[in-house]
Amino acid sequence: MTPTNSLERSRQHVATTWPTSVVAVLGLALAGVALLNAYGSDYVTTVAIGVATYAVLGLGLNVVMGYAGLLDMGYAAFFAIGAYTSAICGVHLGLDFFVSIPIAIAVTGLAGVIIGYPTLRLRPDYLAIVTIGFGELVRTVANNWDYVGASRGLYPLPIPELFGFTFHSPIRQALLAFVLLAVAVVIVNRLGRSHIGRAWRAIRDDDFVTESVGLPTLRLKIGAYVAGGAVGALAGSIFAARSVAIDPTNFELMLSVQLIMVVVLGGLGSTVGVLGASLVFVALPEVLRSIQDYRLLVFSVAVIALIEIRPKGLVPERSVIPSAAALAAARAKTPSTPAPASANVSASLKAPPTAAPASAAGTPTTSAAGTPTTVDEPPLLRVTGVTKRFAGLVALDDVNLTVPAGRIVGIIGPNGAGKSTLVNAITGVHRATSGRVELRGRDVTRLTPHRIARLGVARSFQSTRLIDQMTVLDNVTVAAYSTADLGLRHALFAPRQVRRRDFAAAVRAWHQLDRVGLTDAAARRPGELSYADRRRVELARAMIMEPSLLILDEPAAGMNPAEKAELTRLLRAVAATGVAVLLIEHDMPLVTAAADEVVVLDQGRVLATGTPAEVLALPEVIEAYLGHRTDDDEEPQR
Ligand SMILES: Nc1ncnc2c1ncn2[C@@H]1O[C@H](COP(=O)(O)OP(=O)(O)OP(=O)(O)O)[C@@H](O)[C@H]1O
Repeated sequence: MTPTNSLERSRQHVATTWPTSVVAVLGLALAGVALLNAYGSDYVTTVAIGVATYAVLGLGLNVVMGYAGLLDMGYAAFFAIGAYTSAICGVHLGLDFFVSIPIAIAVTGLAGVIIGYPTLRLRPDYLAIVTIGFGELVRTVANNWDYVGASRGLYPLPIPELFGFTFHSPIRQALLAFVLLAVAVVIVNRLGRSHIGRAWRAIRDDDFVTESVGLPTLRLKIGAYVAGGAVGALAGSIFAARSVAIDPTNFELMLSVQLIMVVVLGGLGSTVGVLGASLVFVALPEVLRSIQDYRLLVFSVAVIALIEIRPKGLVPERSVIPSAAALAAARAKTPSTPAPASANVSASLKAPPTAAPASAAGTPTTSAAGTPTTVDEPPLLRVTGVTKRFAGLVALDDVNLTVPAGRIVGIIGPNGAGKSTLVNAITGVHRATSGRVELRGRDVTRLTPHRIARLGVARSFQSTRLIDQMTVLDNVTVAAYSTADLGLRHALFAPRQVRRRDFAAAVRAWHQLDRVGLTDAAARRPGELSYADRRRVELARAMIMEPSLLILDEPAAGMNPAEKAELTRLLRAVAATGVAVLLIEHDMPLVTAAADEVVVLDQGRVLATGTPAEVLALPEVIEAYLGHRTDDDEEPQR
């Protein structure tokens, strides 16, 4: 069996435990209504509608907060906009309830874009404050706007009707609420299980890394905010459908706080958890009505007990990747793994668009394939006169550098020389104060990190940055999405296609892990790996992006000599496919063995450029760099 088949099987096994099929979820909802009809009183049915409304709200907030990690303290605003829009459609415009639902969703989505675009760039604490303001703003507008009845509220709301079937009784309203809850479950699960859901989780856990692997984090955050808001609008419509009147007291700040508790206590990102927590939050106080005086006390104790007993939530989020056992089984069933790391590099790294490497100096050169090439094509990377100042400190001072395709250029220099700042200026993390960075002649100086990544620049970090909440396999898989279509439409309406593509991404990640010898660790968390292995995962993550420029910041740190030799072979093999490599390294033997050219930085300036042998023989380099050795460095280098 090929790795593809075994992985796909293990993923399908996991998939069966997650209900995204409309029929299955709708069936469960209808069964619930049938039970209520058979055994529930009007009172119980009304409580059940409250649970369903809360659950839809919780599911919507789960997209925003559970999936994407955005602390929205004013989520009740979406509920209010949805409910008021639905009510206005019925009371003032005479529109049918079922026509009002898409209008409510559209209006709420628009509000989400308008509020989300400027605010989702903010730090999480500021985001919390702004969203509180948004929630209060919506409530205050409703409280003072005569058109919606101001503080008196809007009434009487028409009873929904569909082809003559009126939703006037509690059980019929329960039918409507449960069906809409089923719709929300399907939407939220499909989003959560798609590549977008995984990208959201990556943002939640480390948005800096997510951006650096080519995912448009701002757009994805806005997507989560709007999608979550739209689900909140659905809850608003349910609320309007079962109410005689709505007024601003229905949408107070406390509701937003309670919903956050539902999502956190249910289990961030967990659909089943949110459903369970909604039941606890709405039904438990009703059950405790008989002990009126102690009701809140008992409820509070129950909530504290829940936090103590299940700190990750009632039903913690389940991984939607193969389990460790499934992966191990997949590996065991794979009779022949692909060829060892260094041998199959060229199979999956695409050749860069430039047919052959151009020389840094502009003179004729020889491509990795040995074909002579001419000078006119721009080098893959050209850094011209880049200066970066941090307040009064000049971290980079008029740096010039070129890296042709298929070449490995090493950057060396003492601590504080500006090496990492240079990487950050090239990758868009820091904007150069002056100067220009070009990729194949295109000016990328002012582009965001994800755009630069999408142009074929992959990097590793000086201190490894992996997403510890995700498995090793998922850490690599996420970077494969840098070339994926991240529109919501596919995730919602073509779940099978999305799943197939996801299988393909996971299999590519599997192969990349094989290249660095880490398939055994695929289902483990990065925190369980050695430092050297974490570096390898970063390398696999960079390579799955099929870069044309690979930037590695001290990739050999923590590796033993054999691992360094393997890394050198891997880098040479990668460069042989036409990839330009920028190698920041303190390890001189490795730089000497791997690099075609070395650039020495000192105090932000280029001190020398040449072959490793030339550069390391220069007295000023020995003085500036080797003279400043730290205890961490290698033995004295020649
Ligand atoms: N975000 C920042 N704000 C202020 N100063 C910074 C920032 N980043 C780097 N610097 C400063 O810029 C200078 C260059 O730092 P940089 O990290 O680029 O050096 P380096 O060559 O990578 O050093 P090392 O080998 O120790 O990582 C240092 O003086 C550092 O303190």
